[in-house]
Amino acid sequence: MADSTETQDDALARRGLMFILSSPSGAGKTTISRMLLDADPAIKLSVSVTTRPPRPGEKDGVHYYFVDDAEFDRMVEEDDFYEWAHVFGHRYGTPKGRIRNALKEGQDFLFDIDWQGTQQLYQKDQQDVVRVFILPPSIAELENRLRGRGTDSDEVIAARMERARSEISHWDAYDYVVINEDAGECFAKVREILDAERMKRQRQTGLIPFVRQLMS
Ligand SMILES: Nc1ncnc2c1ncn2[C@@H]1O[C@H](COP(=O)(O)OP(=O)(O)OP(=O)(O)O)[C@@H](O)[C@H]1O
Ligand SMILES: Nc1nc2c(ncn2[C@@H]2O[C@H](COP(=O)(O)O)[C@@H](O)[C@H]2O)c(=O)[nH]1
Repeated sequence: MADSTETQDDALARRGLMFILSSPSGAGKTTISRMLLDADPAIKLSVSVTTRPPRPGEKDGVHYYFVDDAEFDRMVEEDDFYEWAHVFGHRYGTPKGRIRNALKEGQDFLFDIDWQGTQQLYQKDQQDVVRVFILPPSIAELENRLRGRGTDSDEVIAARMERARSEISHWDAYDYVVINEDAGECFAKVREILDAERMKRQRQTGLIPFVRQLMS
């Protein structure tokens, strides 16, 4: 530490990150998100709002805020969303909540959103956004995972498989791409990306006075 006026805590102060995980449905981004949230209490999930009905086991306010069309319309009219999009016949959106202020205070957020939402967030806030795309090891394995999850009808699975290739075509709009063959390995890579992004010099604004003191 340089001296007592600039503490190490001050030096480590930085803006929060908007850490986005996207993938075709079934590739495993929710699985990886949960591993990350369990392992790293410093990052919080941005809980989306959706008009999709809950799957078995999904809890309102934890996995999503489940709302009807009228409530979603009201939120759009009142400009309550950072971004929103139509996905698989339903609407999904990121509520503004207290994200903007929390980012200023250094809180990191994890977003499990699609490429449309990613584009919108990136246009609004390039400096804080980190975009990670997760690929399945193969199309056959993607279908196995959707079936194995046991949460969707054959019709829903068919619709998601039909969209998979067009979702994958957006991979080049991401900063990082990770193949999720083994979930533990994929998680480890995603965690390395998060750790490295946190240390980027441009984000570590708290370091400026600290380094000045070291050099004085
Ligand atoms: N590396 C892996 N190997 C085998 N199965 C996996 C792996 N990763 C995830 N799965 C399983 O695949 C299924 C789909 O994973 P998950 O729900 O995380 O996908 P998703 O990308 O979030 O899908 P959606 O966009 O539909 O929410 C789950 O049953 C999950 O347990
Ligand atoms: N643009 C947004 N996309 C979102 C949001 N929340 C979730 N999603 C994406 O929707 C699909 C389907 O999700 P599922 O839970 O029904 O399987 C998936 O790609 C999610 O990433 C959001 O707020 N905005």
